[in-house]
Amino acid sequence: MTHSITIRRPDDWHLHLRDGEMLAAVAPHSAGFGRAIIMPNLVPPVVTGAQAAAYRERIIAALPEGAALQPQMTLYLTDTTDPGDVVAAHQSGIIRAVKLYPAGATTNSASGVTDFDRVRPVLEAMAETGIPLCVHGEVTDPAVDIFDREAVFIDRVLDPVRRATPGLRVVMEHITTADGVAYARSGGEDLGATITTHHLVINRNAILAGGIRPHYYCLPVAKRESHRLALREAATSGEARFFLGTDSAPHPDRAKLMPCGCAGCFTAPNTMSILAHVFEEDGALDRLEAFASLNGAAFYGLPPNEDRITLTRRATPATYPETITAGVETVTLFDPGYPLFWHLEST
Ligand SMILES: NC(=O)N[C@@H](CC(=O)O)C(=O)O
Ligand SMILES: [Zn+2]
Ligand SMILES: [Zn+2]
Repeated sequence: MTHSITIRRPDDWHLHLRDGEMLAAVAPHSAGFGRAIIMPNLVPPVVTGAQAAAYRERIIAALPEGAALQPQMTLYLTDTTDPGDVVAAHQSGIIRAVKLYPAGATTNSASGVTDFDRVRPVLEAMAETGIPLCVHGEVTDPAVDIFDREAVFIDRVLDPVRRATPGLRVVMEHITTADGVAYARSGGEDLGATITTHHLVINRNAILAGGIRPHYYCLPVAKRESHRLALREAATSGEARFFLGTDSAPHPDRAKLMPCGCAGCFTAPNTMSILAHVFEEDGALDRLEAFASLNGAAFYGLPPNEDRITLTRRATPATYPETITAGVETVTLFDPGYPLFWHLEST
């Protein structure tokens, strides 16, 4: 049976577009989103307003004519970030948010924060001026099991930082646990959480059972099934604090398929088809718009997009390429493991 839904144009509140040939290859796949928060973990990272403005220009140059996407830039918080620079970049409209990576937590996070006391003045300035802090919430303590790093981060870092900085607006990025869902629910309007497409689909078995599958390896790593179900419940609840951040994170296959492969799933091309599948499965198609198009904008104090997209469920699956090319590299798309009958109509 053919069945269609029309929703406001979605936004992606957590996106990696990279740079150079990779940017050119992947940017068109996010062009149909309205706004996207662009992650600053380039090499070297985007740490100044001038770098963010220049990166924004490179992104716009990589987008096709007529693309809907309006890149929302972020600065990468380091131990030496100057509060004045952050506030100035925000007031001049160059940046939308600041990104916190604990040093060493994930891909290209070596320049991240090593000592939370050092960034206290920046966080205080952000609380005063209402600049959101986007947080990669995992501890890096090697003594903590990788599957516990998000829950431990909430107790050891996130909750103390939020208590010490009243008014700081925080987005818990790419939550992967029931603990993350519960903590997000414990906050007020100053606390939001993004959920990725892939964490709604896979649990840790996808990575490890029956052979190791590097294309399902991302950070935070997918957890056990009970956590995936908690994420599904949160995303499909319609609650304002939960919104889409795909964390589409392309890497060359060469860099993923090696003894020490890197973390990240590339979901930009098929995200909306997958989300429609997921929300339909959970009887929540009527809440897809809240998750993908309304809640994030409201958190960031922006109006929802005025235009709309249509997804149609057809008898034959939508076809997506297995890989795309970026210069001489290939990048493999995230495979949900089932056919996708929801087609995103071209607009
Ligand atoms: N999610 C990932 O597994 N990787 C991201 C970094 C990040 O968002 O942590 C990347 O930049 O590749
Ligand atoms: Zn991250
Ligand atoms: Zn990310």
